[in-house]
Amino acid sequence: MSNDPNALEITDLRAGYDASDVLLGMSLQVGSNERVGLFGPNGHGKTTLLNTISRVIRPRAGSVRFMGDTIDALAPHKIVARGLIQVPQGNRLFPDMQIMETLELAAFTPHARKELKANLDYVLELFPRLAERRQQQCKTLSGGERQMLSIGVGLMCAPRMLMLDEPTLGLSPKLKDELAQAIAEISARGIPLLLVEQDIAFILSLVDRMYLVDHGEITREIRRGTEVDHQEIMDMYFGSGGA
Ligand SMILES: Nc1ncnc2c1ncn2[C@@H]1O[C@H](COP(=O)(O)OP(=O)(O)OP(=O)(O)O)[C@@H](O)[C@H]1O
Repeated sequence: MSNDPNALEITDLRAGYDASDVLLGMSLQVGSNERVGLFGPNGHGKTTLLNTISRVIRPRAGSVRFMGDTIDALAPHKIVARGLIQVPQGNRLFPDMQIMETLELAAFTPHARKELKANLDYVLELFPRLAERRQQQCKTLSGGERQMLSIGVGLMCAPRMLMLDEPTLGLSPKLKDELAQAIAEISARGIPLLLVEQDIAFILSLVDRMYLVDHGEITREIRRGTEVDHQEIMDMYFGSGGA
């Protein structure tokens, strides 16, 4: 085991699609018990960053260390097996599958299989709405229930770290609060988090630190407790005419 204090360490990561460069050299760290946010407008590379960390996209340069080990040469399923789990944006669930089937299927690595019962109990306790609807097909779930199930799928993979891509997209304030509580509870179990969000108030309520992402680069880091000028952030990202 290494003495690396960081769960995740990214150095000068570059990636893109065909002729377009999207990540222009991103470096960041997530501590071993930390909640870190990524905030920035649409299309500036946050999802590309998570996909590159998970190796769904091959980086053009740079390096990723997870729990002290370089994971640059690993295939995506090996990264999942190590416990670095991405909960993707949007509805990536199989529409005809039931909640329980979906959760059980997610525990596909040997380690996750061993923890299946405990993790299933945890997910159903964390999200009682899922427990009440356990035989319901994914296509019939509400937006909030789908987000809960997506996080549940991530938890069934036995995560040592979670990367959540806009988990509250399109949800009502009440549902956002419910999800914030669940995410805080997951973090309190000692699981480090990298959280992508567009809702500045939501992200600031949850994270220890936040990186601002602008056109494929990290332009600033804001620590919890730092006085944040919301208008300044909005101006910087959306122009001084307002968002
Ligand atoms: N599969 C793809 N092929 C080509 N270009 C892509 C692909 N996926 C994303 N892009 C482009 O890469 C850029 C960054 O997109 P990305 O989804 O990473 O941004 P984002 O900051 O996560 O925004 P959002 O919150 O809207 O998802 C955008 O210009 C997008 O059009």
